[in-house]
Amino acid sequence: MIGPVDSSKVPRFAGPATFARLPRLDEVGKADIAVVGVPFDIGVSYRPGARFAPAAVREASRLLRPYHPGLDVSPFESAQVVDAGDIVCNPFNIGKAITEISEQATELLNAGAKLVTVGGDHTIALPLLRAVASKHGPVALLHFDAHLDTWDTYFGEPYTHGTPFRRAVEEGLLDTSALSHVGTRGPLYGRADLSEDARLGFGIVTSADVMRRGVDEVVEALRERIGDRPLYVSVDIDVLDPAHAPGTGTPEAGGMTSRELLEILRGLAGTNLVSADVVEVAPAYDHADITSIAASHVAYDLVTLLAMGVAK
Ligand SMILES: N=C(N)NCCCC(=O)O
Ligand SMILES: [Zn+2]
Ligand SMILES: [Zn+2]
Repeated sequence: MIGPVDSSKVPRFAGPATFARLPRLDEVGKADIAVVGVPFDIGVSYRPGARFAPAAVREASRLLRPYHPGLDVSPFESAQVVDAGDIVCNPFNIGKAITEISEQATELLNAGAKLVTVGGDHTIALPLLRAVASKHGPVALLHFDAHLDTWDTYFGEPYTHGTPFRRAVEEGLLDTSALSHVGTRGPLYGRADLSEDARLGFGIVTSADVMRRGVDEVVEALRERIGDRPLYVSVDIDVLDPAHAPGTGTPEAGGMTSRELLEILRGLAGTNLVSADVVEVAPAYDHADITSIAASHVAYDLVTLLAMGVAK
C-alpha cells in the first residue's frame, strides 16, 4: 500500500492538498477506495457555492491522521486509498453534467474502486446512484440530511438538489425496503411532502429522534433495516446544526451535532457499504473552516468503513 505523506517528516501544511495527503490515483495506478471531488452546484435552490467544496475539504483534511481509534483501524494500511481528483462536468448544463458524473463514476467503479465522493450539491447523488446501481443492483440508502430531497420538481425542473431521491426511486436504483432519512427537520411545503416520501418507501429518524432516542438505539434500528444489503450512504452536511456546519446552502436550525453524526457512522461498521458521498459544503458561508473540517472527518469515517470491508 502507498499511504499518505508522513506528517512527521513533511509538515502537514506543505505541498499541494490531496484528501488526507493521500497519493493521487495516477501515482498508484489501482485503488480499492477513491476519494473523488465533484465541483458542481448548478442544482441548488438557494445559496450557491458547493462547487468550491472539493478544494476546501481537501485543505481541511491535512490534519487527519492515519489511525482511527474509534474503529481500531488504519484505513490507509488495510486498503489502497487514493485521491482520484475531480470529476469534470459541465457548469452550465445540468443534463450534460449528470451524464458526465455517472460516466466518470462508473469508470472508477469498474476499475475496482469504491467511492467516497465529495460534492457538489445534492443533485450529484442521482448520477452516483446510477453508477453504483449499474454495478450492484438496487442499493439500500442511508440519507443524512435536514431535507427529504424527495420532492418532484422545482420550477418544473426534475433534476435539482431537492429531487435526487425521488428520481432514484423512479429509476429503480434503490431497494425500497431499506431507505432511511436521518436528521430530518425544518418546515416543509405541506403534509403531502411526508406522505409522498413514505409512499416512496422512506422511513424517517428525525433530528429530534436522534436527541431523544440516542445514538445507540438509532444505530440498532438502522442496522436492522439495512441488513446485509449493499448500502449507499449520502451525507448532506446540512444534517448538522448550523452551529456545526454554517457553510452550506440551505441551513436549518435544530440539527445534529458532528459527534452524533460521526458516532452513527461508526455504528455502521460491518454493514455492506459500497460507496458514499458528502455533499452541500459551501465554503463561502463557512467560518474558521468549521464545515469543511466536519466534512473531512465524515469522509474519513466513510473511507474507514469501506477499508474495513476491503480488509475482510
Ligand atoms: N438538498 C438540500 N441541501 N436542500 C434541498 C432544499 C430544497 C428547498 O429549497 O426546499
Ligand atoms: Zn439538505
Ligand atoms: Zn440534501
